[in-house]
Amino acid sequence: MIAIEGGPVVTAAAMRAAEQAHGDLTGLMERAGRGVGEAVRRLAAGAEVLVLCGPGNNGGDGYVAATYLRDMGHRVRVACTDVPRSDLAKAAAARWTGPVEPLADVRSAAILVDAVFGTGLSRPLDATIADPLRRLVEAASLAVAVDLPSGVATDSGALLVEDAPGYALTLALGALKPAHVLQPAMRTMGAIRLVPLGLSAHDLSGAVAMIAPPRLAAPDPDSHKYSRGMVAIVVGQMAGAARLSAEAALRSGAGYAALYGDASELGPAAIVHRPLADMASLDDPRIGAIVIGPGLGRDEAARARLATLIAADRHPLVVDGDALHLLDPATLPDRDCPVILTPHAGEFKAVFGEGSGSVIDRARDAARATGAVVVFKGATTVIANRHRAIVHPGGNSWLSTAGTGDVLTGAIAAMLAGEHGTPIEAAAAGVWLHAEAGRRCGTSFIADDLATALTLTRASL
Ligand SMILES: NC(=O)C1=CN([C@@H]2O[C@H](COP(=O)(O)OP(=O)(O)OC[C@H]3O[C@@H](n4cnc5c(N)ncnc54)[C@H](O)[C@@H]3O)[C@@H](O)[C@H]2O)[C@@H](O)CC1
Ligand SMILES: Nc1ncnc2c1ncn2[C@@H]1O[C@H](COP(=O)(O)OP(=O)(O)O)[C@@H](O)[C@H]1O
Ligand SMILES: [K+]
Repeated sequence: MIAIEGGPVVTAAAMRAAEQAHGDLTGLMERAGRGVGEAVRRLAAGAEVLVLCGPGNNGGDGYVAATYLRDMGHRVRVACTDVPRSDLAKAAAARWTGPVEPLADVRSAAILVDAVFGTGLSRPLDATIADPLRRLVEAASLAVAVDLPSGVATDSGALLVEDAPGYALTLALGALKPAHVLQPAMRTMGAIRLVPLGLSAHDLSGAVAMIAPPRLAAPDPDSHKYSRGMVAIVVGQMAGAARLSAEAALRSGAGYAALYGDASELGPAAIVHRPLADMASLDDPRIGAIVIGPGLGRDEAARARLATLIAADRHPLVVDGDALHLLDPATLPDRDCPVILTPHAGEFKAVFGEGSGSVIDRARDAARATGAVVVFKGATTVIANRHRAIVHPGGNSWLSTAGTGDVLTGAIAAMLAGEHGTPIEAAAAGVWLHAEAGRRCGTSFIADDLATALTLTRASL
């Protein structure tokens, strides 16, 4: 079992292709089953294990794991939902010489290993499987899912079972799948760990990866406030939102944050206040990123300001909040300067419509259509450009409080203005800092606390 930061996130079809490219399918199942067996043996501490096996290769992994546990002298029973149907599963089942109980009335055990369905689940579970599975998972003191909890759709993260039970541990085989990073599937999985199978990084190198902590250097010895990144924020109707973005930008490492417009003088004294007589005041060549949207309002003045910034194409832009409702996405592909869009689900729908597929698919489609970096915020946040996507699986649901999106916008703008990597890398760095600050804040914090926490979060890197 190893950690999963930065690793690929691979669809069921891509996983099958990587498995075929590897060639030694029996060897892969052996590693998978043994990896599960080793993990379960450590955690079971001698308690009886019940392995539930399905008809496909997920079931095959279960038979291998059960055989390994038995060979290690562990108490283990096997129950099945169906006879093995794939050749690999038949071969694995043939090596399990103990009894195989039918699922319906099998006695529960302290340790439950669910090897019923993995990436091959193709339809909702019948009650004949779902009911005993739920009973056995709930009766166990530790339930472990092999690859995925049975009942989870691999590529969408949807639940194909009612009242899905919760597992303590999910052992992803070979690579993470989308369901390991998407809700609602993720909330049923408990801790998620990877069992490496030796598949080549090349075969797995899909376009989607888990986020990893950014590498952010301290300012150069000869740095000055402008070289650290100057962030300009356009103020609209709700100045508090813009102030949160400005403070977050400074605490994420920007050297200078200026509010353009009437924001009153509240907030940290370090924030510079400038009038916004006309948009020409935003022509300052030292500006590294302009934020427009937090608290902007949706009136004609706001619309005109956004249109002017997009048409000017003078600075990298971070477009959030109200500005997303005013944005014509067709104006984006022609720009030279990078644009980062940070919609939550409602804003995403307003700009791009419903879309189809998972949030990963939808973010990628939006990025392809606009050429912008799209940060699709939510419980899972997806950062996508035309070529790839980075996924942050969330963590602290206390982030669901007003103003935390404004803080994120400021953090991303600081990374963009400070030139911390390419625009997608800068956006991912901002998402990581924001989520880590949220983790540090704990419970029932407010957006101001989150902005404050960015200083120590940045210091932790
Ligand atoms: N991709 C890889 O690199 C590896 C995959 N392995 C395992 O193989 C699994 C995928 O195996 P399979 O493709 O055989 O798929 P599964 O074992 O997940 O399930 C497929 C079987 O279940 C049946 N089925 C699907 N949905 C059903 C439903 N709702 N009710 C009843 N029956 C249903 C199908 O008809 C088929 O027989 C992975 O999750 C993983 O556990 C490992 O053995 C080793 C390596
Ligand atoms: N349930 C949740 N779990 C994890 N993160 C969340 C959750 N809900 C919201 N967030 C995060 O909090 C932020 C909220 O942003 P947004 O909806 O724009 O709020 P606001 O407009 O009030 O600033 C986003 O970064 C989002 O990813
Ligand atoms: K499973």
